[in-house]
Amino acid sequence: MPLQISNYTDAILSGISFSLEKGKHLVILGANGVGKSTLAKVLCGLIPSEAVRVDDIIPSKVYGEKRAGIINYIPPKLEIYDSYLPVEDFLALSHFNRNLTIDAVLERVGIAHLKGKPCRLLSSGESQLLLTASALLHGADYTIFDEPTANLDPVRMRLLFALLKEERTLPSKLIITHNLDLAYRLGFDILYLHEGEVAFHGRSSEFFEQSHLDRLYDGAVRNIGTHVVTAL
Ligand SMILES: Nc1ncnc2c1ncn2[C@@H]1O[C@H](COP(=O)(O)OP(=O)(O)OP(=O)(O)O)[C@@H](O)[C@H]1O
Repeated sequence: MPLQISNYTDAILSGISFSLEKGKHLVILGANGVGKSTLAKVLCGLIPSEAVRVDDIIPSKVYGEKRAGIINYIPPKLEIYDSYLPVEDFLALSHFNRNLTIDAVLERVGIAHLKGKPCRLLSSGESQLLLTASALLHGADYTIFDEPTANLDPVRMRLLFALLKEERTLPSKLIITHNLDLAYRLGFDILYLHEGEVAFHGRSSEFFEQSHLDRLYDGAVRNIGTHVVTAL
């Protein structure tokens, strides 16, 4: 059951069309303010649109567990109605995948020691790991991670990379990021937005060719073989 968006246009995005088969992953790239988060919200139904379908279902028109199983958006920052909620109670709200336990997932993302702590006391990096834990417990067919590594130290960044790279972590992952090395090392297909349109959708190896990077990033990005780095 593919995720499809057909000719979607609003004030920011223009004529967006692409599809993603279940089991495939995608990295979404593009400059600040180009519309990546807006696209994510359209795909998951937070901005309702009939241009989006998963199979024949329009995500914004289904509710409850049915919707939870289809698509999940993980925002860059933790925003909850009751910030006094302890970590484990917050995670219980998104515990749809009964094959996993909250304890196992907390262990996996390296925050088992935070289990009883109120969410409001978490640091920005800890909050981000908590959101990742919630994505695993949720276990939707399609999970959109919006800047999942923005606040992480190098050790946690590597942990999250391994988790995102692991094919079986979640059926399909869509990852919005400005970290081009993360995008390169993941090796997933790339969707690149420019001026609200899909300017590239294809293989990672093609996207990260130096001549292509030079055209997109004005010499600011170097492919050094094993990694992609910013030339400061
Ligand atoms: N609620 C809103 N009301 C008005 N404008 C908005 C709203 N949300 C986003 N925008 C504008 O829409 C454009 C796209 O924003 P969006 O957050 O989708 O970009 P982005 O590609 O995710 O950016 P970044 O990489 O900086 O996070 C921006 O110009 C932003 O200012």
